[in-house]
Amino acid sequence: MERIYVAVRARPLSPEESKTSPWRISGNSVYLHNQPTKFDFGRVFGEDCKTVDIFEARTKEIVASVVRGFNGTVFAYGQTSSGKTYTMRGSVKEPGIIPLSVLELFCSIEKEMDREFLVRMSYMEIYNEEINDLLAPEHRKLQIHESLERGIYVAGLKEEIVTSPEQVLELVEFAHRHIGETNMNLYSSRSHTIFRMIVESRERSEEGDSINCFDAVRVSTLNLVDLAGSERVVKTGAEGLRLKEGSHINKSLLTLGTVIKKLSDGVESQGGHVPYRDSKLTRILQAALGGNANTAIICNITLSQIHADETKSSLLFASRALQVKNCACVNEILTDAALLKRQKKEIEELRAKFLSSQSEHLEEEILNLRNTLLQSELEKERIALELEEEKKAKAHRDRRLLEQAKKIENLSSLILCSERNDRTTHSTKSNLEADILEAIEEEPELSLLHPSSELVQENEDLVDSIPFSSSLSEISDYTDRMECFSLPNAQALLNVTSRRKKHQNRACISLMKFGDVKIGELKISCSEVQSTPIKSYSSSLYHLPDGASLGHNNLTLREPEAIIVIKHLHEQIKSLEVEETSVQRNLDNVVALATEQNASFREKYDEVCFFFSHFNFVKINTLFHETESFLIESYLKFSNKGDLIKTFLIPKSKFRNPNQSPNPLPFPLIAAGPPSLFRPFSLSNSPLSLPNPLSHIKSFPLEIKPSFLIYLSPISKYENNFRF
Ligand SMILES: Nc1ncnc2c1ncn2[C@@H]1O[C@H](COP(=O)(O)OP(=O)(O)OP(=O)(O)O)[C@@H](O)[C@H]1O
Repeated sequence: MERIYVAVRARPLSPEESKTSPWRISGNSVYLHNQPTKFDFGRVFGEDCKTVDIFEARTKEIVASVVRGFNGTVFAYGQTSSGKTYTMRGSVKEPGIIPLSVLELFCSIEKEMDREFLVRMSYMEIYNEEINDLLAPEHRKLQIHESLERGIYVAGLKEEIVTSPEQVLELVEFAHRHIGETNMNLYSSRSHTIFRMIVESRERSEEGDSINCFDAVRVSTLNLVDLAGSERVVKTGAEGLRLKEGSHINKSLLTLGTVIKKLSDGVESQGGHVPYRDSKLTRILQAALGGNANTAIICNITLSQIHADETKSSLLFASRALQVKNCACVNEILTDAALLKRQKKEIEELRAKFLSSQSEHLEEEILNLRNTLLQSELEKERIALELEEEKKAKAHRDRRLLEQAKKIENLSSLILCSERNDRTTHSTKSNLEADILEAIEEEPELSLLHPSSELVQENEDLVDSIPFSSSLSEISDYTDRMECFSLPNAQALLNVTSRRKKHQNRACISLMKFGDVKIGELKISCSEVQSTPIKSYSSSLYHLPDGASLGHNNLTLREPEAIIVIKHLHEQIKSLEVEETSVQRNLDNVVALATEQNASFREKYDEVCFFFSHFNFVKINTLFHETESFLIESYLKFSNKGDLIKTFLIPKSKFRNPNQSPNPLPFPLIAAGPPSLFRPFSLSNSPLSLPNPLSHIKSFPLEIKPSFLIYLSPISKYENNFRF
């Protein structure tokens, strides 16, 4: 929105008029010298100003905008004889706004190299509220029409195509408006004239390339309006025809004043009625006054004393016009083809924009990916460093594990031998239990030790103390501890096992010795009794067996009594010999049973060897933890596929806890535990040359991810050392 530009031009006064003029001009203000009221405008041009200055101030710019497609209107307003016609048409000496604008228009067109123009002109007058064509005098009483395409237009008005300023000015020169002589002006304008330049333009196309050019045509109009001056009958002395002309002039100017007042009060913007149709002048200038146009009003005034009231009235009108705002825009007419091309161009522009924004998005994505890559590389480096440290730590552990692996070999055989002894002992218990217990009672130090339970208890306590979801460092720490505690000290176990064997042997030997000694003692007693003369004796001495009392040399027995004693002793000897035979038989049975069990175990062992020499990665199904046996699923050795090969059950009694020591399984145990705590007991650089099972856990398919792993050594390497 832009305000209407209003400039004031004061006509030169005669010396007499100047003396009595009550008006003063100061800057851009006009005021009566004895009144405080001031009229301020965009520009106030004094008596000495040139029309070209007024043109330069604003009109020139309006003309240039017309060439660019905006509507423009400049009109001169003022009382009769104030210099309106002089300003608009000029004189021989001083060109007016019309010739200056025409020259400027063609000059501007010449500068627009990329557009081609078609300029037409029309010239009309509104005389007594009738529109006459000044270029075609026969065209009279033309009607005003309005259409969507053309807006408000005068039907039948001749539009002359013009190609040069001279052509235009010549046409203007020969156009004859209504003028008449009044008391105030020898050549008083009796009509409002509207000089119109219609400028059409479109983009200039390359020769023979009409497809690329737009069919959009800009059509703009420059209206240069020379209004008839308001007049007072008393001053003009008009009568008859002049009076009628004056009446129409005043009426149309009054409507113009009303329209300007309403527009300045904002009536139109509030949806109120603006009486454009009340006069042909306002109707034709409707777009210029309150619509799509850059508008300038040159208010011509006379500063003489006798026209002070009219001047005041003109200044009031000009002040109101200052408040009016217009909104000028480019007027473009689009054909269907032009519309299509315009839309195509818009689509192409949007597509280009979209692609550009997309490429920006892609660039952003690439940047993000690069950042991610950088981060992962940094992470990789960090992990590599950690891995290096881990390798060092592992090497350290390997050394320790190597030592312990050797201990395991010894322990495995020792423990298994120990178990066999246990079985043998338990099997013969039915027969020997009483004697052994008796021997133990006599020799408390013979009580059997249970190294496995001692060691198991120690390790169970440690395993239970490990949190399931531990950090790597914690796990490592625990693992170190496990390594320290899970494997029994070989020497200690050896001592324990040896002590156990020793005690068991001692128990058997003691038992045997006990029987032999007893028989021997009885035989000695018997021979002593036979060789001792029969003496008197106390009956209490016959209470046998009591070897201690039999050894008294001072005892004397009578013959019959001695015979009885000897008999009794013989019976005892016989009974002991029978008992000895029975013990020997039982021992033989036990040995036979052990041999049989050994053979059975050997069979199982061979079966296990078969699987575990090929498939040594197994999974223990947790579902069976609560049952009597573990379900062990064996998978192809270190296969990425992890194909299930065979499942078999191991009694729980055989496998209470894989971390326990001694190994409860009938095959060497290398590693065991839940995946999070899975630690190999033997590593790749050990003499066993086993790959590190940890590296294969990740490659285990998810669906068979083991909840508990045990890792068994290839049996063949242990076969020679493995004994039941
Ligand atoms: N700035 C000026 N310099 C010299 N002469 C001027 C100037 N303005 C007006 N005149 C002279 O004053 C007289 C009246 O001017 P003009 O005809 O332009 O008035 P007008 O406002 O058009 O009157 P009307 O409304 O009656 O047509 C003319 O003789 C004109 O030459």
